Amino acid sequence: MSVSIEPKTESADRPDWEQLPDGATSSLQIGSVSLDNGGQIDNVTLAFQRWGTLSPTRDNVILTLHALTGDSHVTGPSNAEHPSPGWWDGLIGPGCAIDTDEWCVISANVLGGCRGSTGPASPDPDGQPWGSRFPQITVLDQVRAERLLLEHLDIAGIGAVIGGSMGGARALEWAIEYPEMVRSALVLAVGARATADQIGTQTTQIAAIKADPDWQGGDYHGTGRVPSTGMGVARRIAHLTYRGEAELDQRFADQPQGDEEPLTGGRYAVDSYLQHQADKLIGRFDPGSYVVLSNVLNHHDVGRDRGGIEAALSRCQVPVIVGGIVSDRLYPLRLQVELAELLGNCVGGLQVVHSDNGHDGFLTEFDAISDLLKQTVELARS
Ligand SMILES: CC(=O)SCCNC(=O)CCNC(=O)[C@H](O)C(C)(C)COP(=O)(O)OP(=O)(O)OC[C@H]1O[C@@H](n2cnc3c(N)ncnc32)[C@H](O)[C@@H]1OP(=O)(O)O
Ligand SMILES: N[C@@H](CCO)C(=O)O
Repeated sequence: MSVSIEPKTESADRPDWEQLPDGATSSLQIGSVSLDNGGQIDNVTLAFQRWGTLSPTRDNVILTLHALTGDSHVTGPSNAEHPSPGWWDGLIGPGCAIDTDEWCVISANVLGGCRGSTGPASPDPDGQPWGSRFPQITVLDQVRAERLLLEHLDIAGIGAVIGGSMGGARALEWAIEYPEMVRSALVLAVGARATADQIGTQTTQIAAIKADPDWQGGDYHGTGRVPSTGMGVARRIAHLTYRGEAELDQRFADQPQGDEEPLTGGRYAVDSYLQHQADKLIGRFDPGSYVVLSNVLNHHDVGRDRGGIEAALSRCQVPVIVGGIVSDRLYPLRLQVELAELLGNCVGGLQVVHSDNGHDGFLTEFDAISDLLKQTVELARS
């Protein structure tokens, strides 16, 4: 079910997102979002989902923040609108780690995304696809949009902001920029700023997309040609950074795919695996969004305009749970060690998730993530 909600008015017949069934998708126009680059985007829409009931004081909200290619569907089975189950399915719901009998969970598709929120594939205020004219945004710009969404939903207080990877970057920016609204945060598998290694691999992924002749300078929407081949190459590079090196070798080693023979043109099993991951992304994601959001990650730096990372983190007094994955080669543990040491109120020190799955451990390690979520909502109660 998808319901379009107009900006908040006094009209009695305004559709009421609070009354929709759990997990129904809504979309809301939140107005203009100011950007770090000095510009602004007008007529911004964010798509979002809600589970659970708002308390009378409207402050039992848990804001879940998805990663690079995720969307608002954080929990629940696949359905017509969401071809995959939620990315933290089973962790959020009645009786779950985040118990929706107690908490009201809100999850929005990010600014710059392609799953219902304003991004390069959506129409600009004149009705033409944004394409190459979509401005470069930052993590903080995305958080500004999320804050506007909550303002339009009449929510002044948040129990917890939670997320991993790009979602973790937004949880961190939320805690630093809007501490008066946030009672706790879970910051997972991220750092205080992008590293040279991350910028290096992500700009290479962007170069692969832009090298595809179907990219057409970024203005391919509506032409019938989509730079899917380039995005597939980008995803193959990205997926390698998301998994553990030892894990991949244990799973695939130098084995051929099935009865194919690599010496005579056949594929290796790991090649086939990466092609599968690329094909899945091609089926569900817009290359323009992939470029914009990859650059969002490149520009991540909580020290920007705040006197540096140390000053920004130490000023933050929101209770924060910091988690990292031992085999994460994209956001290695040293980045979360830094967060845990510098944040003004990191609770319990760095929590290490033991997993062979690399960065994707924040999606695959159900029990460990469940434990971190429970700790975070406990902080939200106090
Ligand atoms: C928070 C968010 O942002 S959500 C976005 C998360 N989703 C994604 O990023 C989609 C990309 N996928 C992933 O990142 C991971 O698959 C995860 C994290 C979702 C799941 O991880 P795992 O359960 O460990 O999956 P794994 O890496 O083993 O991949 C399994 C897939 O590879 C396929 N596969 C395995 N070996 C091969 C092979 N040799 N050849 C082809 N395909 C293969 C499996 O059939 C399976 O396919 P399916 O997902 O279509 O069912
Ligand atoms: N699998 C995740 C990894 C990035 O954190 C995604 O695609 O969003």
